[in-house]
Amino acid sequence: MESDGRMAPAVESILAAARDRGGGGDRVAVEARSLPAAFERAEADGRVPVVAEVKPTSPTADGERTDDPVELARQMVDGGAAALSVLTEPDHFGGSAETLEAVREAVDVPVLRKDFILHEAQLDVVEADVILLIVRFLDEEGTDDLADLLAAARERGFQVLVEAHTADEVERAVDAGADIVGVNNRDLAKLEVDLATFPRAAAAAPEGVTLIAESGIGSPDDVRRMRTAGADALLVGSAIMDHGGDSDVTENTRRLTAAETTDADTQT
Ligand SMILES: O=C(O)c1ccccc1NCC(=O)[C@H](O)[C@H](O)COP(=O)(O)O
Repeated sequence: MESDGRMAPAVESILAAARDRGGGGDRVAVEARSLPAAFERAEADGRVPVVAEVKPTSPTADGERTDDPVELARQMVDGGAAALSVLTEPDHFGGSAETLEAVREAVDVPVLRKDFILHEAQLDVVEADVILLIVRFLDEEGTDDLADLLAAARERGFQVLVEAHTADEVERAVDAGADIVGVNNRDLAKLEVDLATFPRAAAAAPEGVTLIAESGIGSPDDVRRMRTAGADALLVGSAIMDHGGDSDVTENTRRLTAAETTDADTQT
């Protein structure tokens, strides 16, 4: 948070919209595709485990990518993505539950639902293999308790990626029962990215936790830096989506998934 405890205006707006959004209808029961198994498969055939994100736009993006998200998702898998992340937040990221449903139908890798979930009812919107819970937005007045929400998600069959930004938040995630922890290099208070965040915060995670480095990863060098710091996998949106342009999403993904098998001197 900023020194006065507030978030960046765009994030305040995202949270206000999330508070207003209701839940779904019927309780979801999902048979999830295993995320750790997908990472192991990628490692076994020499790909860096990358969760590629279908993110049409965002508060920090230079523009919007309007291509068919299902086609983009297929291209990401063709580029070696071990799993996908699909934004379902509609107001600031151009996402929808329908898009996630269509993507999950079209691919056979695990799909993460990327949204800002504050209440148990918001779990019952759409089936996904993994859902995201963000430490700094939970355990506060007007939101659910992280440990309760994590248990409620697992009861529905979801795997849970718990997102942290600091070592203290990593500890809170683990104390709440998380076994998959993401460290977001983007500070959601200021919307600034610093790749030194992951190495600093991830050091607080005990053995056995699956660690995902999130945000700001743009080059094979960045991939190697995160992996050296202990990342089991990476979550990448903007560098693959190329919001301002129309570059080849398969190639953008492959450049990162192949980062440990290509010559470090010839790729940056
Ligand atoms: O991406 C944003 O602009 C953003 C703004 C406000 C809150 C969250 C935001 N992003 C959420 C994410 O975690 C990223 O989409 C994800 O880690 C991928 O990041 P990147 O590769 O930098 O697009």
